[in-house]
Amino acid sequence: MVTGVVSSNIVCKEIVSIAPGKTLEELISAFQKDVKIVRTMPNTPSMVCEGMTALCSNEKASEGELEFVCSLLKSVGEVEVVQEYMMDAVVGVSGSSPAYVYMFIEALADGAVMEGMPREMAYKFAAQAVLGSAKMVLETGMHPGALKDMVCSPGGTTIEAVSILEERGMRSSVIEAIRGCVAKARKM
Ligand SMILES: NC(=O)C1=CN([C@@H]2O[C@H](COP(=O)(O)OP(=O)(O)OC[C@H]3O[C@@H](n4cnc5c(N)ncnc54)[C@H](OP(=O)(O)O)[C@@H]3O)[C@@H](O)[C@H]2O)C=CC1
Ligand SMILES: O=C(O)[C@@H]1CCC=N1
Repeated sequence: MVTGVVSSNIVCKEIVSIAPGKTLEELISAFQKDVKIVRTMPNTPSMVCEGMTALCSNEKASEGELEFVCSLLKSVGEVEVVQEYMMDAVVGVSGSSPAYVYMFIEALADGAVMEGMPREMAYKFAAQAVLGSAKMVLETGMHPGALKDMVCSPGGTTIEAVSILEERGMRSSVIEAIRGCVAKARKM
C-alpha cells in the first residue's frame, strides 16, 4: 500500500526498505521503476547505538552506494551485509528478538521480586546480567555452551536452574518461536 503511494511520487535514487519478508524482487516490482533498493532489517536497540542490522541490495545499487547506507547504519550499531536468503532468519534472530529478550529480563526480575527484591533493582540486576553475558559471547568468542558450563559449579545452584529450564523446554520454545517468526515474515 505504502509503496503504491511512494512510487508515484518518487524522485530519489535509492530506496532503503525495513519491511520484513519483502524481497528485493517484490520491492522492485512494487515501485515499478528502475530503482536501486537496499533491503535491511534493523532492530530497536539502534535507539541506544547497539543495533544489529543486516542488509542486501539489488545489482543496480553500486558498491559505493551500499557502503554509504552501511555507514549510515553503522552510526547506530553493528551492520552485516548478507545474502538475501538469510534476511528472514535475521528477522527471527535480531529484528524481533529484542522482544523475547525483554520477556526474559521481565521474567528474571519477576523471579527476584518473588524472592523479595524491589522491582526496579530487579530490572537492573537482570538487564546487567543479560548485557554482560552478551558481551562475554562477543568479546571472548567462546561457545555459549562453554560459557554456560563456566557458571555451573558441580552440585551448585546454577545447574539446578539449568535443569529446570531444560525440563520446561526453554531452548526448544525459543527455536519454535523463531521458526514461527520467520514463517510469518515469509508470508508478509
Ligand atoms: N519495530 C521494530 O523493531 C522493527 C520494525 N520494522 C518494520 O518497520 C515498519 C514499522 O514498524 P513500527 O515502527 O514498529 O510500526 P508502527 O505501527 O509503530 O509505525 C508505523 C508507522 O507507519 C505509518 N503508516 C502506516 N500506514 C501508512 C500509510 N499508508 N501511509 C503513510 N504512513 C503510514 C503509521 O502512521 P500512523 O501512526 O499515523 O498510523 C506509523 O507512524 C514495519 O514494517 C516493521 O515490520 C523493522 C525492523 C524492526
Ligand atoms: O514485528 C515486526 O513486524 C517487526 C519486524 C522486526 C521487528 N518488528
